[in-house]
Amino acid sequence: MALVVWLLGIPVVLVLQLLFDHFRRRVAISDAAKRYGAADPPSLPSKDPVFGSDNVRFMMQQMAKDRRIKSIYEQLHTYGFTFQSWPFGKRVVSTVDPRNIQFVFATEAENFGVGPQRENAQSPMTGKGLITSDDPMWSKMRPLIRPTFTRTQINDKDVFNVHVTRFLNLLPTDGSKVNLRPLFERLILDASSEFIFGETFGSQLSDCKLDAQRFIDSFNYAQKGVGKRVMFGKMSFLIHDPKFWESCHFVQDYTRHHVDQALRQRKKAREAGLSEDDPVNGKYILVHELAKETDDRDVLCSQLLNVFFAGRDTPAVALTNIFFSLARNPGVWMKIREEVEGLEPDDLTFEKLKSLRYMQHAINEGMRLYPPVANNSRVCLKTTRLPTGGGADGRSPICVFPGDTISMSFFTLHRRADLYDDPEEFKPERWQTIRPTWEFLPFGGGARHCPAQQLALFWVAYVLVRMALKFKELKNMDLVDGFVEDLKLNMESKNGAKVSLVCA
Ligand code: HEM
Repeated sequence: MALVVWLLGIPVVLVLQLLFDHFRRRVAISDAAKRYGAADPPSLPSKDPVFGSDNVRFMMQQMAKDRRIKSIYEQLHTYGFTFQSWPFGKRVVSTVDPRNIQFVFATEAENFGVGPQRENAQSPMTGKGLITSDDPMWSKMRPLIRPTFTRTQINDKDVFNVHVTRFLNLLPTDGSKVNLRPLFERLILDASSEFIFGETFGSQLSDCKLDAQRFIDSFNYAQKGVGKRVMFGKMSFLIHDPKFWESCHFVQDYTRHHVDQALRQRKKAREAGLSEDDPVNGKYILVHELAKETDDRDVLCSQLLNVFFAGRDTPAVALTNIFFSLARNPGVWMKIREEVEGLEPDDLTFEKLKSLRYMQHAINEGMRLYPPVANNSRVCLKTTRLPTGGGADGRSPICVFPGDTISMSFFTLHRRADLYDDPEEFKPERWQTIRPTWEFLPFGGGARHCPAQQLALFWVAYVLVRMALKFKELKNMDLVDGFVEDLKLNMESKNGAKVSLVCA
């Protein structure tokens, strides 16, 4: 009986806490506005001003209709480029003002964090680590991870080339229809697993020993579950989803197996006389770099899964979204082919790829229209003021308090008509004259920007050029012309990139 009372009491206590929090915050906001000349931004209209239940319901419906990112875009265009809402009684300030974004990511980055939002939501899948946590964990791990991305990997195109050649061999060459999405997924899974664990999962091979498809499915399912948990926040306990937990366990077991293997390899290399700083088997591998700091298997697993979480699929999503646009713009494909004509796979160094201006512009344009990380957010850790967006004229600073979420839609930012001409059009040519900074953030910005940006761009460009060299025709074969979003944590084309390819 006592247990039942106790269990029933939990939701009541939580609701009371939310109510208390909510009213305390509203009073603090109005006090602060008076004291600091700050003002609230417009509010998202709601019939339930405390818990925003109608807005939460709307958000879930949009999610179910694959319109979540589109609906945020619509709200920002209807209520202003900065507005506030109260889902589950918590304050969310949504903004696509580059000044606010720069403030959150760079100017006062120390006053904003990810931990309150990500640790609880994501740690069942990856454990705590670089991307779930703030200081002190973050500042300890970030310097350890960065050098591995900038070392030989980017120039080590031979390693990547093996995976790309396997990928190219899997593509039909007779003009029949193929969805590039699952093939990109396997290509990037193989390349990133090799880079992170030192051994590829080999998912593109017909005799793939390990259960790679089950890993992909479990990873995708768990990632989607994490997205839901981020949205529900403290209310995540309401989500009943045994498959989420099952998927998390499978992903972790699979990773442990690879960590053990990498550690054995490293031990052998040390016994053979290699020093701590020498690459193992001629390669810099993330697990070996991290193993210099700790040989605690669980810590290693969590840190690696954190990086893997961020990088296992994002380049594949970027490629799919870019090819979605290319397939609908045959003229752009022709121009890319003209630019790469005469190049040999051996020529494709990091520097060479960077010098292919038109192709780089096409990549930028693809990432502008369909950024894989379409929405990003931070939780305020210390009371401060966003520079702009408050008051009737939208120019006053906005006070934000610990626990408030700042939500930034890169998808909308990249399509602001006052920042980009004809923003809905796919026009690589626009990049000849524009150099956006805080208006273009496919890799984030400030201290936590993507440490793998150059590696990821190298991979995307390398695949694009190899395909342009091999195929003279790229045609859209999707009966649905528009972009249907599939939002896990990344935003990808739900219908993939269905194309037909004709060999040159
Ligand atoms: C085209 C591909 C990619 C895109 C568009 C992308 C995008 C991003 C973005 C927007 C962030 C910032 C997240 C935030 O501010 O909260 C980020 C962070 C991160 N990315 Fe990437 N990424 C890509 C590829 C990769 C790859 C291949 C890896 C690893 C193999 C990776 C590892 C990371 C890590 C570890 C972070 C967290 C950094 C931190 O919190 O300090 N990313 N990425």
